[in-house]
Amino acid sequence: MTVHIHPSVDGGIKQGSGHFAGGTLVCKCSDKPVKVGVKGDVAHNHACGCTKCWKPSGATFSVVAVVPRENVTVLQNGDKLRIVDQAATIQRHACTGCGTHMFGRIENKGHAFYGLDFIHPELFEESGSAAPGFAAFVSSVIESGVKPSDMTAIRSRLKELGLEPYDCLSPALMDVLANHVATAKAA
Ligand SMILES: N[C@@H](CCC(=O)N[C@@H](CS)C(=O)NCC(=O)O)C(=O)O
Ligand SMILES: [Zn+2]
Ligand SMILES: [Zn+2]
Repeated sequence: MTVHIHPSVDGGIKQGSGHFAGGTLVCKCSDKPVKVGVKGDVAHNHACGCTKCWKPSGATFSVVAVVPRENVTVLQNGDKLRIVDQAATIQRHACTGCGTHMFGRIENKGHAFYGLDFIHPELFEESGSAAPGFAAFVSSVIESGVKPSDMTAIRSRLKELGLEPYDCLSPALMDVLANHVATAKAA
């Protein structure tokens, strides 16, 4: 079986330049594309198998990273953006023309990841942003229709690519979330 993870990683992980200064995210519309400016490089780039993160056509996983929210600016055709689910923790601002999620924002100031926006680096016009380093919510791809019997091959391929598979976030990020809860409880 040929395992397709995401077009940007299926040919091997392309490492970042290490000095990406930022760029412009562009949606898939041929007419009046939405453009979003991002200052600086991305962090915690990873493949996500959850049903909520945007994936390009045919992809099993999303590739998603974070940047400080103050580094994100809508540059063009922002009138086409709508929030996919107002009730979600991550409010994903999607293009109503093509469906591409341009950025996801956490508005809950009490959340551990408040202050970070979620973006899809493949939408950068420029190359060189930091590469994905792990795979999150891997088991969740079953919720999108992947057969449970394909999971062994999918996890093997992720490992081969250097994207260690986890069924929630990476241990480092889970520790950040748990410590945030512990600190809030102690206060
Ligand atoms: N199994 C669920 C997992 C969804 C989930 O928890 N996604 C994570 C990773 S993106 C999250 O933090 N979601 C918050 C949100 O979507 O607002 C699914 O696939 O829909
Ligand atoms: Zn669009
Ligand atoms: Zn996700």
